[in-house]
Amino acid sequence: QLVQSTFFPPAEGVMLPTGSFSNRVAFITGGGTGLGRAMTSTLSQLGAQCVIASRKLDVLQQTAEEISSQTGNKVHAVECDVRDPQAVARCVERMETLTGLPDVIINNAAGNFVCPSERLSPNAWRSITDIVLNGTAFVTLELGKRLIQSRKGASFLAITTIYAESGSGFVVPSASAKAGVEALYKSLAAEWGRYGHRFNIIQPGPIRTKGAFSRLDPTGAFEKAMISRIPTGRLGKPAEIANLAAFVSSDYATWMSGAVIRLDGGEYVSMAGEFNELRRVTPDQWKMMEAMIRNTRGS
Ligand SMILES: CCCCCCCCCCC/C=C\C=C\C(=O)SCCNC(=O)CCNC(=O)[C@H](O)C(C)(C)COP(=O)(O)OP(=O)(O)OC[C@H]1O[C@@H](n2cnc3c(N)ncnc32)[C@H](O)[C@@H]1OP(=O)(O)O
Ligand SMILES: NC(=O)C1=CN([C@@H]2O[C@H](COP(=O)(O)OP(=O)(O)OC[C@H]3O[C@@H](n4cnc5c(N)ncnc54)[C@H](OP(=O)(O)O)[C@@H]3O)[C@@H](O)[C@H]2O)C=CC1
Repeated sequence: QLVQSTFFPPAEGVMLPTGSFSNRVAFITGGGTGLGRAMTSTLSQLGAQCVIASRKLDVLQQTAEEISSQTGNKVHAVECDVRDPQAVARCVERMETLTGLPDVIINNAAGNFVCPSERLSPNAWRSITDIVLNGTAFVTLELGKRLIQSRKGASFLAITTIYAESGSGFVVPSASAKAGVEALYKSLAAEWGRYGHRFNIIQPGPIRTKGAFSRLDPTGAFEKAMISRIPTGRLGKPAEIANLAAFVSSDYATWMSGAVIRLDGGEYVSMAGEFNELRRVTPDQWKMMEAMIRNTRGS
């Protein structure tokens, strides 16, 4: 952490009023771990009945039990590989039986690893883009069609990343797929408002989770450099994403659709600004530089 992080302590308590999601059903892909688990916990604390889905049923079941025992609200675990449209259809059928169709859908499941692009096999490319882009599309289309048929409105949220906008070397399948997810959600925000559906996107900056850090910085060698470029001087916390996701998915945000919200401690703009490296210039160096600039005559 950098010194300035003391100005920006994370508030990790649940932000919305108790009961904000009473009588609501939330479906969260990848809800067993990391940010998905944090979002599930927050929505459950706010009264939602949650359904979490991913490949590892044992992980989901453990998370579901831990969260429901803390909140008193049911969390259902449903096995689903989002790459398989038939598995997605079965998962949604199971959810309809358990809870009915959801009011809140969070497409959070993802796969990623750092790799020079020249080392990627076709299957490596397929593996990431299938989880991130096709998985999000299969879940969104399956639920969207059923919600439209039932004339039920819903809030859809996708978790992308700050480099969905800029692109990034070494995570090219993820960058490409996340950019596709953003295009999908912005497009559907325009098309499906008429059915009562909202579509929004959260782009998190770096937040320590085992899933992300073990695949993106396996040796831990890059963490210090990463924190040094974040103006607020620290990593994000899962609860900060969870509070934002709860707000975006809540009745306090019914006028929000097609929004792309970056929550990254300022990392994106810090990396983008051409002159931001001038942060390193000391006051004495500025005196000298200013004098040189002022003494310049003509062009
Ligand atoms: C300046 C540097 C700063 C560093 C900062 C670090 C911290 C940064 C934080 C910011 C993060 C920003 C964005 C994060 C986005 C995320 O999405 S994080 C979430 C990550 N979570 C996961 O990935 C969880 C799920 N992942 C998985 O299950 C697996 O990792 C996988 C591979 C995605 C899928 O598993 P599976 O289906 O079992 O696939 P496999 O059969 O194992 O593999 C499929 C093909 O892919 C090839 N492969 C696998 N791993 C690698 C690798 N490391 N390098 C190259 N290729 C790989 C594998 O060989 C298969 O291909 P072939 O059949 O051709 O061999
Ligand atoms: N942590 C960070 O710094 C950042 C994270 N993000 C995004 O946040 C989200 C959560 O990531 P994070 O919590 O860090 O990482 P995790 O690895 O903990 O979360 C990924 C989840 O996706 C699930 N998943 C993976 N493949 C599939 C599949 N084929 N079908 C269904 N579920 C699948 C995993 O469960 P299982 O293995 O059981 O299938 C896991 O629960 C992702 O969208 C990620 O891109 C974005 C920017 C920064």
